[in-house]
Amino acid sequence: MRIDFTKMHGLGNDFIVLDGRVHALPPVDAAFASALADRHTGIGCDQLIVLEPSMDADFRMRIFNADGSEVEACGNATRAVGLLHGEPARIETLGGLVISTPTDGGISVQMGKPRFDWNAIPLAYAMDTHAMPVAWEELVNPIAVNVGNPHVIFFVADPYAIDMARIGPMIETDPLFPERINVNVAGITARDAITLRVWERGAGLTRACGTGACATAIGAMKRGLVDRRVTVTLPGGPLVIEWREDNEIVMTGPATEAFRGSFDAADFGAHIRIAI
Ligand SMILES: N[C@@H](CCC[C@H](N)C(=O)O)C(=O)O
Repeated sequence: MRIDFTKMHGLGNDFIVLDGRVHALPPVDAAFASALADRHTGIGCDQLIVLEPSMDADFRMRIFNADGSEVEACGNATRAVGLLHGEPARIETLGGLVISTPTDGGISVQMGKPRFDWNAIPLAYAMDTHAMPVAWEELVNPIAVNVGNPHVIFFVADPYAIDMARIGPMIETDPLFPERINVNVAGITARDAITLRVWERGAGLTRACGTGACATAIGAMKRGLVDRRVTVTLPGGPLVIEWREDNEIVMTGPATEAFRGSFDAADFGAHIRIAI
């Protein structure tokens, strides 16, 4: 069974997109997703994105991290599939409904409303998520925000001075976070500017994380460090994040189609049922 794919990225956070709205796909499970995502033996990506028909929206977007885990939200992939769709789209995700709109600056996405309760992050036990009384080495007193998926944010003087490859996985897998966590280290450079690096749950250090930019901007706004519209600059480039008066988060930035191709599903261990 041959499967068409589109390779896309948002600021270098890269995706394999499979469009199940137009082609039959084999069942996508963790093993198939991680085999495709492998950069040595697969096609390679940070996230596998699967589009399916939806009863409640224009289509459904499923998101698999490179380790195969299926998750609730992906900001950069939402812009990428928004570009692919070519017109405004209401997109169903495990994290809720998101709305993408093509704009002059790329694609704008209404990402939903942030959540701050400890059990909505989720954390393992009750805690003030605005200034968490926890530390991992020099990373102290983070804020936790759920923007469809879970994030913890540390404000530091220089995000590039943090050894994320070492400390990121320690925090990601700490028992405080029963569903693991995306780890953000951010520096405030002006009332409207943040520098950010993200260790992504299930994918590691990526060039950009859209939900990380949203969660970090909201965390900084909640602490009064920045205004309600801010540019978040990641290693792959900038995103503009706005926290509207109606509590909706809006992310705007570019998306890119890199190339199209096809592969044989059996090469990646897809379990294809043959009807007889
Ligand atoms: N790269 C994404 C986030 C992908 C999911 C994340 N790793 C998670 O496990 O929640 C983005 O652009 O938001």
